Amino acid sequence: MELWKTPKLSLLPPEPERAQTLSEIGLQHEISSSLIPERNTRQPETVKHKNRPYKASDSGVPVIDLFNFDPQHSDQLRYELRRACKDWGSFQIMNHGVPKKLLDDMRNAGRSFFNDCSMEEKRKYSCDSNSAASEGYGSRMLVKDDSVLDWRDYFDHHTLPLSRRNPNRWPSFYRFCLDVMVEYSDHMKVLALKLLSMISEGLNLPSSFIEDTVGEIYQNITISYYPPCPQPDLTLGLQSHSDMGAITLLIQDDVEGLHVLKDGEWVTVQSIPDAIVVILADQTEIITNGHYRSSQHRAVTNAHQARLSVATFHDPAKSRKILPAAYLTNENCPARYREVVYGDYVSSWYTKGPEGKRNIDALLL
Ligand SMILES: O=C(O)CCC(=O)C(=O)O
Ligand SMILES: [Fe+2]
Repeated sequence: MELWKTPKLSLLPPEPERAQTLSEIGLQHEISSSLIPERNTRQPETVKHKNRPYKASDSGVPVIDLFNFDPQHSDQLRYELRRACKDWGSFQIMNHGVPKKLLDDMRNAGRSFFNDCSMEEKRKYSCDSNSAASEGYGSRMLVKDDSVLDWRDYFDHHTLPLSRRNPNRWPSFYRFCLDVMVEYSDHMKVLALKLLSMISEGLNLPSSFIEDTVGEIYQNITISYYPPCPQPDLTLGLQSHSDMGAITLLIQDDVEGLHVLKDGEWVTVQSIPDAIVVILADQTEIITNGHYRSSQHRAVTNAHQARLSVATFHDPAKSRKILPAAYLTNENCPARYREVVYGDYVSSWYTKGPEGKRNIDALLL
């Protein structure tokens, strides 16, 4: 019996686009096949392809101690960041200066939205599904109709610049913990800029080089919720992609599921409670002329536990022109990417879909 193809209306999900609803319906039925809709089904090779778990040895995603940016450790730090940016494009940081309690408060705010609010309440915050990156509660990253759907729901908050921030669009219980969102946004911006400055220095660029090229920071905070999936081998929580902006700072809970691609293999990012995962995004790859690569990553699901992550994206303004640093190009090492207006990059990303690094690859000269 195939749950998702039977005409029995009582079994059909009332709102098929919400992963959480699909999860609740699918897990209620002990049926051996087709527990998830075709729209969410991927080829098994896509899901499991060359996956290997993290190893405690040096072959895992680097974990870098920032020593709270103590100047005594600056040289060592620049070196470690440079290595991680070149070899991986993603890494975890410890002793970053963001209080552990704030990270927990943020995770709890996310959990209370997805676990404690009824679907009816959640739907009051639904984003506009016809517009890319619209603020609020949603499920699909793409506006396209024919793409395979991710097994993920999310809440996207527009947090910076302040002119975009409208807490009235955020869940009403945030009124009581609005300061958590605000404090988190501030901490993440400060941390992102400190990292961008050390990352610039690692390439002998002036420390404010990437920040100056990116200009005013546009920050979004997206809480992703991946409900348990009855057939995790046939879905992805989030398809393979690289982030489109400059730098992403991500926290996850104790359920692992984030994979980064390294030398053709998917490597699980180990869950470390007070670590922050740093993911270099496409504009940083362009600005550094490919010296630092944006990290290709994806999220997988599992059959038993919901997973929550909070990603804070730091992007240029849509009107900003992004191009490889003149410091890093010369006759022997010409620019590898075409100049792009960031808004055009975003439109193309949403129109074509991410699929690995196809959007940045389209700019290669
Ligand atoms: O949930 C995760 O771990 C990944 C989220 C992510 O990559 C994104 O939102 O762009
Ligand atoms: Fe991402």
